[in-house]
Amino acid sequence: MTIALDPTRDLDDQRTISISPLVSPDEIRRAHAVDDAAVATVRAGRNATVDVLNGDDDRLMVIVGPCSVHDPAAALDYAQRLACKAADLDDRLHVVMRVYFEKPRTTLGWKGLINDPHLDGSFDVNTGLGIGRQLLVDISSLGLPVACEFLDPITPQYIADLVSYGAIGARTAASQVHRQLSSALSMPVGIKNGTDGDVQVAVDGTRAAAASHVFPGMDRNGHAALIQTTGNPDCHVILRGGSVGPNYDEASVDAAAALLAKAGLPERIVIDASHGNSNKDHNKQVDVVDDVARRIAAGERRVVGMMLESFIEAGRQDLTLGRADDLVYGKSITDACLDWATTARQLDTLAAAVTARRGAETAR
Ligand SMILES: O=C[C@H](O)[C@H](O)COP(=O)(O)O
Ligand SMILES: C=C(OP(=O)(O)O)C(=O)O
Repeated sequence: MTIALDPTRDLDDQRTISISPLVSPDEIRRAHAVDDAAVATVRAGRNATVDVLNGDDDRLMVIVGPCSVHDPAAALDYAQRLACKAADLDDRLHVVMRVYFEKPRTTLGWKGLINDPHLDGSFDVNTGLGIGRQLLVDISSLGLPVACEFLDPITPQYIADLVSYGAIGARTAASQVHRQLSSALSMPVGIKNGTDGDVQVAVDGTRAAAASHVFPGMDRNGHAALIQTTGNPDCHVILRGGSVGPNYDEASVDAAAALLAKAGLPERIVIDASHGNSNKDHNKQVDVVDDVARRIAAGERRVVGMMLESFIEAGRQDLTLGRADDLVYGKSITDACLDWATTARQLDTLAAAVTARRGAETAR
């Protein structure tokens, strides 16, 4: 008998070490099912986000939480504090917690809880997907809506039903794959300006994601599939500063609003107080919040939301792979964060700005 040899065997998989089974979205969804409280939170969280974006709700949206989740227990501890504060300020702020599992790295580094949940380079993605989903169920069950950055185009099938706000990061704003993905997502999506400060790329992304697309993806059973989308009308720009400097000031908002108007898009903008707007110095986020709050109090309506990087402890720490036990509890292992006490004060500042704006509008 002649054995047919694969004629391309020396042309394929030359740099692949292994290909192993990935758990299906349905298996993960069944193992970490939503409860009624979580469903109600996501529904209300998405509706409120859309209303704030469209100006039908005059509250300010605040997307606040750790740069990345590395310790689900600490993230839940933070969520419990934030849920209480959010309830107190609910008449003026629509608070959504950053629960970010996927980190886009400038070069190399730990890529987040889904990619490496044991923080040791073992890349147990099948476990990471379950841990991530369960945390989203637990936080949503507290009544706190969550925000995630979507980086890998397959990941949303495992978690997107629990997400009230999606983000596309500065490093992927120009990516067609991420624009197609955004066109499919069931929640509003913020698209960041580029790391070089280019805002046009986010405006282009917002337009592209609003359109219908057809692209390869994965269905709930984990099978390769062709996906056709309606387009997402709730995408918008996030100003995060860049290598040329910050862009949270009034002139930068004017410039971004002009680009949106030229593209025929609504002038609605979220300002990220961290990243290029704080030069990654967490203390500077306070200055950004104070400045934007002052403008909101004076009547600014184009800025519909703020993003803050915040955790229990201030600053950041380095992770040594395999040494997670050495980490300080509640402190970021990616970008530096505000501590909880400062965060609570900044939320009060933003709420007071909304009160002042309402007062000024009533007086007019
Ligand atoms: O928000 C997180 C980081 O800014 C982003 O993932 C890039 O991080 P890095 O420059 O440390 O790789
Ligand atoms: C990675 C992030 O931000 P950016 O894409 O703006 O760097 C983030 O918000 O976690």
